Amino acid sequence: MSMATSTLTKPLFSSSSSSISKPTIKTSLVSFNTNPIILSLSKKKGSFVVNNVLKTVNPTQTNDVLGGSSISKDVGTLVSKPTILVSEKLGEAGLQVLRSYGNVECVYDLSQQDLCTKISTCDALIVRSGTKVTREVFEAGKGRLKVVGRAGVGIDNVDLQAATEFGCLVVNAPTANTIAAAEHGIALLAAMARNISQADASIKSGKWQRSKYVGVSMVGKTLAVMGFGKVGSEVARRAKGLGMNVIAHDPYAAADRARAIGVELVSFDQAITTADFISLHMPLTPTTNKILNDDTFAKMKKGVRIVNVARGGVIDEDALVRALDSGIVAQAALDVFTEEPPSKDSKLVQHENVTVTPHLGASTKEAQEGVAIEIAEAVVGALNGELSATAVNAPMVSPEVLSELAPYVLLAEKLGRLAVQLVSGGSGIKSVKVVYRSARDPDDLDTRFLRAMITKGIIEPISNSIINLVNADFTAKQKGIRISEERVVVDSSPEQPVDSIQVQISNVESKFASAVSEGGQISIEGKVKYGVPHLTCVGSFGVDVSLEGNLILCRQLDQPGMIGHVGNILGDQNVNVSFMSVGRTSLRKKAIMAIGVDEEPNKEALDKIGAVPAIEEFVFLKL
Ligand SMILES: NC(=O)c1ccc[n+]([C@@H]2O[C@H](COP(=O)([O-])OP(=O)(O)OC[C@H]3O[C@@H](n4cnc5c(N)ncnc54)[C@H](O)[C@@H]3O)[C@@H](O)[C@H]2O)c1
Ligand SMILES: O=C(O)[C@H](O)COP(=O)(O)O
Repeated sequence: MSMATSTLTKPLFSSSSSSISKPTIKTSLVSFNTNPIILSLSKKKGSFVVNNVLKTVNPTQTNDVLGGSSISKDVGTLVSKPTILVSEKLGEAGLQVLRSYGNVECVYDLSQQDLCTKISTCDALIVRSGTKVTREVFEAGKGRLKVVGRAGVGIDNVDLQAATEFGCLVVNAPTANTIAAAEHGIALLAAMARNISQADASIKSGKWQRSKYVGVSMVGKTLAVMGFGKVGSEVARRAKGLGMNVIAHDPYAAADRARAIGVELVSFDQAITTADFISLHMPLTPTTNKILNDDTFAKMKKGVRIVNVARGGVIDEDALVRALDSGIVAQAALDVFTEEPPSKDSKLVQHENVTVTPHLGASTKEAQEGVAIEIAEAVVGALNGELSATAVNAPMVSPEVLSELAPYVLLAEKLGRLAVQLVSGGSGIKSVKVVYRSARDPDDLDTRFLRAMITKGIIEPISNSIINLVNADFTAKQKGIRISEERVVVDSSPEQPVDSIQVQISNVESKFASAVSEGGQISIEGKVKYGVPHLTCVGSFGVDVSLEGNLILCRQLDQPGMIGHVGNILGDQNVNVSFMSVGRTSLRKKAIMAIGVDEEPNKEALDKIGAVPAIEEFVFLKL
């Protein structure tokens, strides 16, 4: 054989196409997770858009991914629409978006057991704060439930860990109710300071108690905003307009953002000890759970007034009752409770110095329409396999980045899939290293998506796990596979996000010894050429073969006639060769022949290849 490390530009044998590396853009994507769907895609303004749902696919034939991978075989029947369960009242505009895409079932007030039963037939679930999406719900939805949409901000009613373990994306609608919640906070602040609800109840009961309901002024008082995020900063802005002196505590907020609206960021203790009013705006997390308790109430100014439109759980409610009774806290205005609805005889709710509303912070017509549209679009996008800008348990990748990375995503998955097939007994893999060569600054290259796809390629052939961007890292960790990454800056075109991707697997035996590099690891490398993924290196051998269909790798003595010999064996079995490349160490010594084949050769053909005297080892790999 006398070919150098080169790629033949024409198929050698019975290939049907004449050109090998076509500069094509994939026009079909498969939605992520189970029950895959072929989607027709086109490129608009640099990002992929979904034109149409084409058909269902046998799951074994798909390269499913949260956000993009390709499939080209035609199979199946027309897809049935996804089923979306809406378990709490949602704005009509959002329902319309959902109905134009799937079957929408609005079923409210489900018991936990009924929710578990119902969820097994649903692809998506949309909730507000009243539905507990527990581990049991994810277990019951396993295999079908792909996305949970929280029509609002707080996701403390969703078991995120379970969602991630089951590969279910959680998205929320973080912006549309901010103003409504801030306005409600200010409304409660003013209502509390002027005893509006108590005075209202009094006059309706036939009394006229003007001296009993003398209030306190807000102007010139110090308001401590606890949690300077979206709602907190809007409350602060409005309180400044009321002439209040506003301070804020938020360990993660930027001081200059606070300063820009005339707010000083202070420590937790400084906030609670100096405030006349305290307004809570942090999420409920293990750290903020009962953050106001007996100890912290004891540090507050006597007569402090507290507003909570965040989450009931951030206050120890029994401690608040004690603080109200002792007079440390003069008044409280609460929209949220540890248990919703609170019990009828709750001492807190019944306390004469407490003003309450039934979790109405987000309940304006405007906010509910906005939230409904925001969540409906996020859920439809996620069902389409797009990456969501409001993903809570997955990396957010913008459509522009996704579009640019699309061919590399495919390359990454195929390299993972190839690498694992080169390991004898693939389940013993413990350590995988990925090397990205790129001309880009490392900060300008987001590799999370590529890493997830390599993980998918490695894990799916050796387990029954279904991997997507949500659960890739979790599943790898659970299986004891450590995936490390290295970036190498190379002198190539920064137009391309990645020049090459190399996957190395250490401390394993290979069923194809030539795939083991000098460093002792299985090593394969690939590039994207004209939009098509190519294998460019196996062990220490350079090759160049398009990663489509299946692949045969042979190591042989470099001598004339080998291509024809193997080609004839495959041709006799009607196996179409799509691509071929030979790499060698030096003339007439060892060479590797990489042969792309459209069909899977039968055992007879593979036995015949193995029997060719000059062939020292070979392996058939499914892409
Ligand atoms: N009552 C309602 O109907 C209603 C409506 C909207 C939002 N909310 C709730 O309001 C809260 C805030 O919502 P958002 O949209 O402003 O969220 P956000 O994420 O924009 O802001 C939350 C802020 O809290 C800060 N934070 C986190 N831990 C903290 C801690 N230990 N101490 C102080 N600050 C901390 C974060 O850094 C962040 O800046 C959430 O709990 C949300 O669920 C309630
Ligand atoms: O976190 C939120 O967005 C609010 O608490 C609103 O909750 P709701 O959707 O149940 O009104």
